[in-house]
Amino acid sequence: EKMKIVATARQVPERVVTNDELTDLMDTSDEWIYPRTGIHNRHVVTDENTSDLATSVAEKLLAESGWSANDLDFIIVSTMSPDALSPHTAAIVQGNIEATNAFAFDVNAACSGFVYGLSVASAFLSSGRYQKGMFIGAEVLSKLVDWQDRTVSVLFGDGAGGVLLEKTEEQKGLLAEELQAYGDSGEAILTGRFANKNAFVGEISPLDPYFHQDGRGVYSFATREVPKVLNKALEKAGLTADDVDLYLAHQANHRIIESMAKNFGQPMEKFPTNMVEYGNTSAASTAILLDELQKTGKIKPGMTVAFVGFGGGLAIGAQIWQF
Ligand SMILES: O=C(O)C1CCN(c2ccc(-c3cc(CO)ccc3Cl)cn2)CC1
Repeated sequence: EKMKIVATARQVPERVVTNDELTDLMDTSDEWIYPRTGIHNRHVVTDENTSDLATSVAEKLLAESGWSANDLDFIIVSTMSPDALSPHTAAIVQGNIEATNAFAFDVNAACSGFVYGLSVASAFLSSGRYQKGMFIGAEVLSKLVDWQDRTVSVLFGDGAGGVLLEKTEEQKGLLAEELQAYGDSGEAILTGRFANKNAFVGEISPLDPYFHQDGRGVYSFATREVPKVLNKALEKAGLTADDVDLYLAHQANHRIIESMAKNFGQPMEKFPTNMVEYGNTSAASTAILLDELQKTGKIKPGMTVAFVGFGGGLAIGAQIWQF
C-alpha cells in the first residue's frame, strides 16, 4: 500500500491544568495521580471546541505541506467528543478551511480512533479512487468528564493532531494492520450517554453523560489483548518486534506502555510517551505524539513505525507503517 505521511501537526489548548491544581478541586494529589498514570499535566479548552482544535491542525498541515485546501479529496476527523452530532466535526473543518473539493466525515473508535481513522483514510487511497487526504484526531474530553469524580477526571485532556496522506510511487506506506472489537466488554468505558426518551413512553434509559471506567478491567484488557493484536499485525507484515523502530501507542497510562515494552522485550526508548504533559487525549494522543517526534527529527526516512490504539468499545488496533 504505497502512500506517505506528507505532513504532521498538532494543536493543544493553551490552558494547562496541573495535578496540584486538581488537588484544589477534588480530593486527589500528585502523589496519587503521577505514580499510577504518568500524568502531571493536561491541557483544557477555555473557549475552543473540538472543531476549533481540528481546524488549527488543518491550517498547520496545509501551511507545512504547501498544499492548498482545494487539493484535498477528503477530510476525516476521528473523535469521541464532536462539537455536535450535526454538523459533524469534519464538515465544520471542511467549511472553515474552504476545502471545496473535499468530502468530510467523522469516525468514532474512542481511544483506538487514531489507528481506525488512519486505516479508513489509507483505505481510500489504496482504493485508487482518491489521491490526497487529511486525517485528524481531535478531542475535548473535558466536556465529557465529571470534574467532581476524581477517579476519571484526572486522567483525561483536550487536544488534536493530524496528518496529510498522499499516494506515492516510493516504497513506503502501510505494511499491515489488525483491528479488533470486543463489544461484550463495552461497559468498561462509558461516556456521552444521553437520555433515551420520547413523548409516548417517557424516559427509557437513565441520563448520565459522564465518563465512567473500570480502570482495572481496562488495564488488564489492554495488557492482555494488545500484544496479541500487535503480533498479528507484525506477522502480516512479515516483521518481528525487533524490526520496529518506534511504537507509538495510545497515551492512556504509562504503566500500560511499560508493560507492553516488557512484553515485547523492547527498550522503553522505542515507546516514547507524552501523557505526562497531556493526559489521555483519546483519538488525538497518538497524533500529538507523532507530530512532536516529527518536529524533533525523531521520525527518520526508512523507519518502521507501529501505531497502537486501545480503549472504548472496547476496541483495539495496530498498524505497521514504513516511513
Ligand atoms: O486507579 C488506578 O490505580 C489506575 C488509574 C489509571 N488506570 C487506567 C486504566 C485504563 C485506562 C484507559 C482508559 C481509556 C479510556 O480512554 C482507554 C485505555 C486505557 Cl488503558 C487509563 N487508566 C488504571 C487504574
